[in-house]
Amino acid sequence: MTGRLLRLAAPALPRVCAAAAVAVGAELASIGLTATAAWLISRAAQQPPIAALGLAIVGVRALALVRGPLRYADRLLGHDAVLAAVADLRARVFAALVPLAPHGSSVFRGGDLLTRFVDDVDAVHDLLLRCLVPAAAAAAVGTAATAATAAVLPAAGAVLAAGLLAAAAACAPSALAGRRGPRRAAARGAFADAAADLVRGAADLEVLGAADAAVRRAERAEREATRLELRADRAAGAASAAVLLLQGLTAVAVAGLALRARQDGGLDPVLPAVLAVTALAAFEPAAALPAAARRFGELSEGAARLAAVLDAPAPVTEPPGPGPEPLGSGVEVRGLRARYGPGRPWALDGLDLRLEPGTTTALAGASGSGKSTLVDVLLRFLDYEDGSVRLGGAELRGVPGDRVRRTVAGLTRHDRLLHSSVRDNLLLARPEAGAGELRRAAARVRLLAWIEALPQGWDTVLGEDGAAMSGGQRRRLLLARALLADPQVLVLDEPTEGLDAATAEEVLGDVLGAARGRTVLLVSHHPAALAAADKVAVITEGGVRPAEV
Ligand SMILES: Nc1ncnc2c1ncn2[C@@H]1O[C@H](COP(=O)(O)OP(=O)(O)OP(=O)(O)O)[C@@H](O)[C@H]1O
Repeated sequence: MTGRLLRLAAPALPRVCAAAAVAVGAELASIGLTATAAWLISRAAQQPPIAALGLAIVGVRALALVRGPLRYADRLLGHDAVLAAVADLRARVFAALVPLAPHGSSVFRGGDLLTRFVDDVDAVHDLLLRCLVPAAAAAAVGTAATAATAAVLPAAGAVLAAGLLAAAAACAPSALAGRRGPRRAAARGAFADAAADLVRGAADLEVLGAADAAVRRAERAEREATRLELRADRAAGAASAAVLLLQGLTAVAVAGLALRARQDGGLDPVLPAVLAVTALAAFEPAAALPAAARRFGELSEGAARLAAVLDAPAPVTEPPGPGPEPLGSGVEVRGLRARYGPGRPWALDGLDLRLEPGTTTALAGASGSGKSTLVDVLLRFLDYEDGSVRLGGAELRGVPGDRVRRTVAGLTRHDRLLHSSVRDNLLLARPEAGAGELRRAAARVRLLAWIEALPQGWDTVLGEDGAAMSGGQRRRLLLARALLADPQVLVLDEPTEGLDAATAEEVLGDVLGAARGRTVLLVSHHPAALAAADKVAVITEGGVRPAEV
């Protein structure tokens, strides 16, 4: 699964490799500086002529000077490449989510989906910057330090290599703790869900007296998530301590070997200090490994969760090509069978219905008889398995969803208001609409006076999904948005829901007046809707055949 993450981040890899090369350069400059400075101090203690120190002094200065810019370049290059990769991946995940909505995305829970969209995408950032770059730097510096030490004193080189390998092995438990990520991710997802329920359902919970229980549930989820986090932190902490211990032991062992070699006369007296500090410095990049190992272990879970979103089956199969252009606004439904997933009961089982161009058809039927399902099929939110749906003569499954929704639009059960101004919410339907058109649409749904009386008028922000509005006002604003879209086939699913009888009648009269000449499907039981329609179809309770009444 981590391989999948790498493939997802593939476009950024060349630049990340460049950043890793610069990071290796910075670490090598750092260890070179430490070793040269140690040599300079030890040699200066012997009070040689100043000329004997000249090269080392220049070396110290040069390494100190290049180290800073290299570190800066490493951060700049790495973050630049990785942030671009993360932004690109987030856009791809979002693009994968769009065709899933509304029915395909409902298999993911809201809070959990947000965690995938934010945390799991950030995993790519961590894989590249916190795992691959530190691992490359540690490996390069370790190899270079071991080779240089072995060239001076082979036994010390062997000890340093063993110490570094042991430090790498000490990170394994941390990586394993990271691999237990599924439980942690599930606990975090459960907490995010509980928190989202608390915020969204605050009013209901308060009214039902269930707020305390919900808070306790969220607290339990938070405690479980924290407990699992702590356990993983302890493993990473133990690995850090082990690396630190190995660093000290290796440096002491290298120093001991070097001192013995010097006593035996086989080593320049200046070199034991150089070898000891080189051994210490060789472990510096390894200090980042425990955290990197833990994160690496966690990543496969994040990658799997992202893959679940990217590979989720779309509830609607799009045709391979652009398909035919619907010619006209007549709709003919024959023997339609549709359901919300394989093996699920049929939501529509053999429906026949004809919407004549330019007429209004009211659709009634018992709750659960499939009215909203028909709306979803007409808008290409749901595929149909059998039968045929022809829009302007074109079979619907052969026309891309976007093109269908340019012809068929309206008010559905999935519509939401955005946390944005009244004006922006209406402009979603037609961005080029002028102030006059907005006012006319608002007047038709009897909302104009209310909007203009608001403190900020058209600029009033409506809150999440119209939280600052009554249910009826919210419905009417959505209806105004549907009218502004002005599609050839206007589908209105329960447009008068939440309105009092008199307002419902007025609004319906005006809306149908404005939609004259369009093909309208009006899902409603309202007597005014049934009276105003050219035709009334009823989906009968046990059956599926619309009856003319
Ligand atoms: N998102 C969904 N996932 C699974 N099943 C669904 C979904 N939406 C509706 N159904 C099922 O499909 C069937 C038809 O539902 P639908 O909402 O189309 O009925 P309806 O006639 O619009 O009902 P109502 O008048 O109560 O809105 C019902 O059995 C319902 O349980």
